[in-house]
Amino acid sequence: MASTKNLSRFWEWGKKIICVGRNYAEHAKELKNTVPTEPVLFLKSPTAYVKEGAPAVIPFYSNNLHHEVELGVVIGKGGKDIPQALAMDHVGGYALCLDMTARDVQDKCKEKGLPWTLAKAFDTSCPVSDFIPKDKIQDPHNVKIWLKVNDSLRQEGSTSSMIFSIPFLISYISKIISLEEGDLILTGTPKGVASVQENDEMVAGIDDIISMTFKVEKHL
Ligand SMILES: O=C([O-])CC(=O)C(=O)O
Ligand SMILES: [Mg+2]
Repeated sequence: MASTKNLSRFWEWGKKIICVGRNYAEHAKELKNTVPTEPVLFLKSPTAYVKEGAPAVIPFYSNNLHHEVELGVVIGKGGKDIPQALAMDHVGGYALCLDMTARDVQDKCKEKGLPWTLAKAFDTSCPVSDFIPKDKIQDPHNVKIWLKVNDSLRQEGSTSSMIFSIPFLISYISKIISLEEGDLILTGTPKGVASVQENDEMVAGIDDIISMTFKVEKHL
């Protein structure tokens, strides 16, 4: 069974990181984007992973690094063209994730119609928690994800506000990109994204199920 698989080192396997953008209406609106009628997808590099103990680094070409706290879904069983009704069988567990975003770079990419790779996929752009076994989160569409910077609450949102559900996303993505064991899907961020500075401390959590701490460092 997928749920009993040991995926505790999923972040070391170098598998895909597939991100969903604008999956919370309030976040789409705060950045003056329209609320999507189809999922917005982009990828992060496998070298984006960073675990607690190592810093999230501001890329040298950005002056505005934003935090985005997100629920991550770890794929336990791969597949292609996965029907929605079977999608949850492909979930091996979860992880709390930060989709660190060079917002100034993303704004320029949007203006010029260029892809978001420089804004989203750089090394250390995906801080992740320890693996959360599937049975630790009974209903992934009803947990609160939150993030504090230097003890001040910046983001707090319920996954019940996701526009596209996890089964919908797994089915949709798997029609385009085959999913493999160890792949990670970032399901989008609630409102409250904002800048972090060198030496800031980000603490994020899912209810009282898990929390994690990352320091921000400036690229030298
Ligand atoms: O950069 C953005 O606003 C899109 C995104 O990743 C999100 O909504 O989580
Ligand atoms: Mg995001």
